Parts: sequence; C-alpha cells; structure tokens
Amino acid sequence: MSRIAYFGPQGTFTEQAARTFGEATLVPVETVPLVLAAVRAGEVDAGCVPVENSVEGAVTATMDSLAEDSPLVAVAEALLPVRFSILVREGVKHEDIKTVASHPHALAQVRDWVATNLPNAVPVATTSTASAAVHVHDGEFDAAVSAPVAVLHYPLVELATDVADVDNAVTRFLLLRRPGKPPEPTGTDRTSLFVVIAHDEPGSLAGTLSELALRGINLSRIESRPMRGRFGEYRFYLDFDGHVSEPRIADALAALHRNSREVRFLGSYPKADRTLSAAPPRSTASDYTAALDWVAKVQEGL
Ligand SMILES: O=C(O)C(=O)C[C@]1(C(=O)O)C=C[C@@H](O)C=C1
Repeated sequence: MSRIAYFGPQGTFTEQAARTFGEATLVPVETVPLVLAAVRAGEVDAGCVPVENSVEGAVTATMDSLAEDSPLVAVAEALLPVRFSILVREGVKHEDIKTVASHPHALAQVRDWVATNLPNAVPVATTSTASAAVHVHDGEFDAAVSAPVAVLHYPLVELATDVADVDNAVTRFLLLRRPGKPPEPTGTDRTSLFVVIAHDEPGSLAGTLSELALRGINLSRIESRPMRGRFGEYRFYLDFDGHVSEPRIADALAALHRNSREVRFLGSYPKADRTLSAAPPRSTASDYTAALDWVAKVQEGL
C-alpha cells in the first residue's frame, strides 16, 4: 500500500484531507517542511500539506519549500470546510482559560470568537491544531483550537463546537510527489507553477499574465512570495485551469519558459471542485493541432 506522510500529529485537518486520497498508510509528521523532506528523501510515496485557506491565505511554509527546495509536483488536491472545536481538560471553565493554543492559521480564523468568549486568554502558536490539543492535555496550555475530529484522539472535552469567525471557510490541500509523469487529464484540471519574471520593468508582470490570457487560460490564483535573500524581488505562484498535456497549456508554458528568468512546474492535477472553465473559441486542442499541422505543411511547401 502506498505511504502518505501528512502534516500531523493525528487529528489535524490535513489528516482528514489525506484520507480523501484513497487507501494508503498514513504517516504523521510534525511540520510541513518535514513532510516535504520525507517525500524528497523517498521515505514515503507522497505528502499531504495545506496550501491555502480562504480566510488567512497562503500557507507560506508550503509555498516556500515548494519554491526553493528540490522540485515536487502536485498530483491531487482536496478542499475541506473548516470549523473548529475548542478543546479543554475536563472541568476547565471559560473563566479558567488564560492561554488558547493553535496553528497560527487557526488562531486567525477564530480571533473574534476568542476576543468575545475568552477575553482573558492569550493566543499561543503551536505547530498544528492537533499539537495544540496535545499541549492542552499535557497541561501546558488551557484551551486548543482544533479540528472537530481531534476530540476522538485526545482525552479532552469540547468547550465549544462549530466555531468560526467567517462562515464557509475552506482550506485547500495538495498531495505532492517526486517529479514524474502527471496524472492523466480529466477535463477539469489545474496547473500550478512558480515563475520569476526576467526584468523589473513596466509591464513585465502583465506580459507574463498575458501569455495565459492570449490563450484563453483562466488564472485562478496568483500569489507573490519574496525571494528572501534578495530584498524587493519576488516569485509569483500561479494556478490556472487546464492540463500540461493540452496544447494551449503546453504552448503557454513554453512561452513562459522563453520569457521568464525561471519557471518551476508544480503539477497538473484534477480540480477538487471539478468546475470547468470553457476554452474560448479557437483554443481547443484540435484548433491548436490543426494550426500546427498547417504550419508544418507551409514549412514543407505543401
Ligand atoms: O493544523 C491543522 O490541523 C492543519 O491541518 C493546518 C491548517 C492550516 O495550515 O491552515 C489547516 C486547516 C485550518 O485552516 C487550520 C490549520
């Protein structure tokens, strides 16, 4: 059976996401960079990590490891609705709570709830929502902001359930592997990459994005990350509809490669919500093939 490392310990949202990828032996790993290191080292077949949340945005540990360390590619994604349970030791009441622990993304999603309901509590960052539950069980902190399933793994009780400042919050997770042939196209796929623009000059980002627009490719996410060692320089993370096996996507990737300082392909994989953005007229696979056939004939003088 394949082995999937996930951002653990047991009882994280990421574990729930990993379970959606089918039968596998799940291996909890304490941080996102360590999950990805286990995949790179070949200790597991794949790794499941969060990549973005609809309230708090990018999971920067994931983005930066994907950009800077040896390449990995996404082969699947999962979307999970996010609502939290507040877990405490038996007998602990609202007024006893002086510290409330969780992953920074989770704390950010319940900031108003904590201010209203636990006004004397100081937020404390932990590596994950489930590790917060471990620390509460150990007596180190008073309350954990956890995934609802965490109460099944740790001997704690629910002070509150269904907690979220923003309704309909969603986190997106990626299943990452060492580079290999992408999964077969499904018709509703997403392609992800990082691009470093060649020159800092007017219109250079617009020029990069127009390579997608010109080919009728729907951009679904753009995020900039600093280049860390070089102040004022950025790499752009792009998500767009389509699969690298489609001629218009391959054509766009070739154009980006030609025009950019660096492109890192991060995978073509089925979209979790299966939504389809229709290719505009004259940009289907057969339109591209017919056009290339015509050019080949012109080159041959036929
Ligand atoms: O700590 C967890 O349970 C995670 O899976 C991480 C994570 C995240 O990184 O955003 C996942 C979903 C929630 O938005 C809060 C935390």
